[in-house]
Amino acid sequence: MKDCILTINGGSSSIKFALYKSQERLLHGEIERIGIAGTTLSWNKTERINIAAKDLTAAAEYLRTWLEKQDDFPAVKAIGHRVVYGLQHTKAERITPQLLGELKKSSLLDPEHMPGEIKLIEVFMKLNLPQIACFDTSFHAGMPAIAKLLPIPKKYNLQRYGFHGLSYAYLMQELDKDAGDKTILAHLGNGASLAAIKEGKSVDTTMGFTPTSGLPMSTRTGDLDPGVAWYLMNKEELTPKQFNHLINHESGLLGISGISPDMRELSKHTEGKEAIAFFCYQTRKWIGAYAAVLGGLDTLVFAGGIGENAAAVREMICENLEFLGIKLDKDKNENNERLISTGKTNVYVIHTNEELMIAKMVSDFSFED
Ligand SMILES: Nc1ncnc2c1ncn2[C@@H]1O[C@H](COP(=O)(O)OP(=O)(O)O)[C@@H](O)[C@H]1O
Ligand SMILES: CC(=O)OP(=O)(O)O
Ligand SMILES: [Mg+2]
Repeated sequence: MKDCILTINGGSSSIKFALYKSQERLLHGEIERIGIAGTTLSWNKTERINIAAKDLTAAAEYLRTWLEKQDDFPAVKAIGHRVVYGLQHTKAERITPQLLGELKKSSLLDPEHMPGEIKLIEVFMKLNLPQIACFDTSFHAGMPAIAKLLPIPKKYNLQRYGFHGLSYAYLMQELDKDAGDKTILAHLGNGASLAAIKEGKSVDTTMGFTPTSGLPMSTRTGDLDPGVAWYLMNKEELTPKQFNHLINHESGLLGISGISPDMRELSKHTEGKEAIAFFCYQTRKWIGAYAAVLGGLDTLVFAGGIGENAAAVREMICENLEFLGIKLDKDKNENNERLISTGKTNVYVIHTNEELMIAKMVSDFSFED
């Protein structure tokens, strides 16, 4: 009986995958360092092999062939893909040639995620299984009109969308009754964003038209004075492509420190201090801004690779936030416990699970045809 769902979460240099039977995860893993030396495939946290994959297509093809050899693979009935940019789509959708064509047209909007995600859909199409697109943007589709505005002439027809929606949907589900009416979710990973949640619904989020905006990230700038674009394009004669590379791959924690995009590395070096301090300062500023949007704060959640593991970063972010009722318990914070606060505002650490959210979304479809 075919009763398993394969989930694919493609990033710019990694592909995360998992195989679910109902809520049970049978297999999970990741291909990392795609396109650079030392590409590896690891699974179930115990196994790791080196593989040859010069680009994302080669890595995806390797993964498809490898998955086909796994014991549980014949039970796969459908594949769910994380798709970062969903434009006006408000829920997960079956991938048809028409939807794929639409996604291809939106590639230019997010050159960091969309071309890779489209390639993954195409490579896995060869398995002849139904494929479902699960959009990061859907979670924010109901944001108030004012939070979707971009302050440029209306004729360009651009708006803010917001991302990390699969992670946020999982966190809200996991919080369940612990979520207060006024909640801030902080997804702090390679990409980082905050969402302001009022009575269970997203009312604002720091990423906007692209996932480059909002908080500073591993290699992305986050919000940047727009005048910098004009100045650098003239002074350094940067092309649009070079500028896009600068703001997405050379900036953020890597740009400020000059040594690494990874919080773990930065915390070992004195040159990393300024970048960490900037990341925490900006995150604290946005928490203050969203408390103003929400009219107070009941719940703050940390998630993502940084949010789940870096106690010192959480502590630094929460400095000076006593006025919002935020007070961390030092031991609980250092042990990455679920509830890490003692003040009136509850602060949680929750391991996010975008893959489980994708599997759940796919399981809502019927595949009779
Ligand atoms: N133990 C840790 N301490 C501090 N930072 C960590 C730790 N583990 C992971 N990270 C940070 O998390 C980031 C990856 O987060 P993750 O959510 O897995 O990203 P993504 O899914 O976007 O690839 C790394 O770049 C690193 O900065
Ligand atoms: C939307 C986004 O930035 O995703 P990631 O953090 O996986 O790059
Ligand atoms: Mg991620």
